[in-house]
Amino acid sequence: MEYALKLSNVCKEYDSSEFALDNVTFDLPTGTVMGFVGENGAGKTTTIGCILNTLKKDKGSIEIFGKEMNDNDIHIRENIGVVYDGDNFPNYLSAKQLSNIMAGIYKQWDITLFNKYLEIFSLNSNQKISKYSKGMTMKLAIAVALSHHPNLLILDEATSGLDPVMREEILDIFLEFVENENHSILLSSHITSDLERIADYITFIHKGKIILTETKDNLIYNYAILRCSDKNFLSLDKEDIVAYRKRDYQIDVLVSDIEKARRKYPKIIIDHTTIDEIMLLLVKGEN
Ligand SMILES: Nc1ncnc2c1ncn2[C@@H]1O[C@H](COP(=O)(O)OP(=O)(O)OP(=O)(O)O)[C@@H](O)[C@H]1O
Repeated sequence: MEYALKLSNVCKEYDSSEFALDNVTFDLPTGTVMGFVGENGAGKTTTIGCILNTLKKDKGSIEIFGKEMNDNDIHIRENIGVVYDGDNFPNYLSAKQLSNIMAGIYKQWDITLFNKYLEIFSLNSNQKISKYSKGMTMKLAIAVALSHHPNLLILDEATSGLDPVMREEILDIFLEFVENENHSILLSSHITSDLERIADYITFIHKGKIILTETKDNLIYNYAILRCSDKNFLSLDKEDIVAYRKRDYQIDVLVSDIEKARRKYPKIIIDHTTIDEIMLLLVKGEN
């Protein structure tokens, strides 16, 4: 299997905070979409900074398209489209001026494609970015990221601030992008319904550590929650428990094989689960 991204034991500490990335390891197979989820401050943006080399990692290796990127690897950089949650461009520019700048930066800058996205996104090319709404600036950033024909998109909260109609349109554009088998996406998001729609893999990060990386289908179809009484809970095999969380009147137990759990524990209520619920159990529960 080929990988667009391969992170092995990436560590990063900040001088001015207690936070650290702790041996972050995950792979993004080429041609797939990975959702990157975690609570606020879990380390998603820090990880993305290390991948893009805008932050210097302390340890570990990061391969992009099978190669470690260094500061002057222009070819790899041109091949990555990036969208940050926040200011992506100087806001005194208009989209048209931005396009002229991008044409000087990216060899493969495609002005026709960029103008097509401006039209799809209803963005006025002569208006200053400072006059755009948050949603409009996100759309502009997505248009720029797609218009230099990258093979990898790295999107940090790229759909936040967009209304559901526009989110759906943009998710369709992302899905169209990965129809090309050489294209891949790493998408960090708190909007897990978006990830349920487009991700092939989900990686969970918590306090700087990767706590689970799985195919989305496995999470949705095979992971499940047992709603246990204290007595039920004590009867479980420990090896079946991925994580558990005590609630007022029950203990929710996350398991990774619903069919096995149904066979082994026929008297316990078992529910299918969601990415949100899995994250709550992994983050707030015990294991
Ligand atoms: N430049 C910095 N110096 C010191 N600490 C930092 C710096 N940047 C981030 N941090 C800390 O690192 C931790 C992880 O931040 P990061 O932005 O990577 O999290 P995140 O998962 O992207 O969060 P969110 O979902 O809120 O965007 C936080 O505790 C943050 O305060």
